[in-house]
Amino acid sequence: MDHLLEISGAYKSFGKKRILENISFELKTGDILGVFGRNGSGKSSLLKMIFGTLPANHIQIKFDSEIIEANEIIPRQLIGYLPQDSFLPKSTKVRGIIALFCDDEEKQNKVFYAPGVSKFDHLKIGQLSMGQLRYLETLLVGSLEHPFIMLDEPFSMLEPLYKELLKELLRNLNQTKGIIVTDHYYHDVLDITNANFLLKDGHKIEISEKMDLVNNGYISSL
Ligand SMILES: Nc1ncnc2c1ncn2[C@@H]1O[C@H](COP(=O)(O)OP(=O)(O)OP(=O)(O)O)[C@@H](O)[C@H]1O
Repeated sequence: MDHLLEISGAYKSFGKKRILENISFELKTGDILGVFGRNGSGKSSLLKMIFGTLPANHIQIKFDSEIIEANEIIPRQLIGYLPQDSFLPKSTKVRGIIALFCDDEEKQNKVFYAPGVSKFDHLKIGQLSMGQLRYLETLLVGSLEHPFIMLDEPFSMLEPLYKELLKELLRNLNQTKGIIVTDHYYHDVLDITNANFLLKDGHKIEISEKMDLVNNGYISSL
């Protein structure tokens, strides 16, 4: 079943510092939306406001045309979220985490048997390399049944082979989900997205081709 997520009028200030001004967009099942922006432009803040873990000055969220309070997003399991910082307990084994995260055997097997996981499934979380950890975390968030997922820097620290695996995973996941990805690895993001925007000076700028990233000062050249 297809779903529609509509975000409108997202505003955020920290004290007198205005971070986001009237950001609106929509995402439906099948979409992969890329969100770009220089350091400090408000990408993570926007995702946290949608997820309900950062209070917004204003935001309206609609799921399938129904207005949803941000604090309903987690309990109603509408959006899965990969935060920028690692969220898994370091002393637990990878196998244990997979069992904890995935509530049935089929879902567990999807993560266990995802390419590359057998290399580290016997280790503890704290023994993983940064790239292995990021890959595992994204697999776990992707295994959720939530109709939408938001991924904050999923490509960070990933070696090229894992990046390709992750892109393949996201290209499959969007058959049943809408996905938001924010990452500075813009080549990887642009490889998989069907729509993109840039946050600049608090505003949203549509990005339809790589050159728009140059023209709007996110990168200096192609
Ligand atoms: N809790 C906070 N209190 C005060 N200022 C904050 C807080 N969280 C974020 N900021 C500020 O808000 C701005 C946007 O931060 P945010 O983390 O959303 O940016 P970002 O685009 O995700 O950056 P990056 O690419 O570096 O991850 C930054 O100037 C940051 O310093």
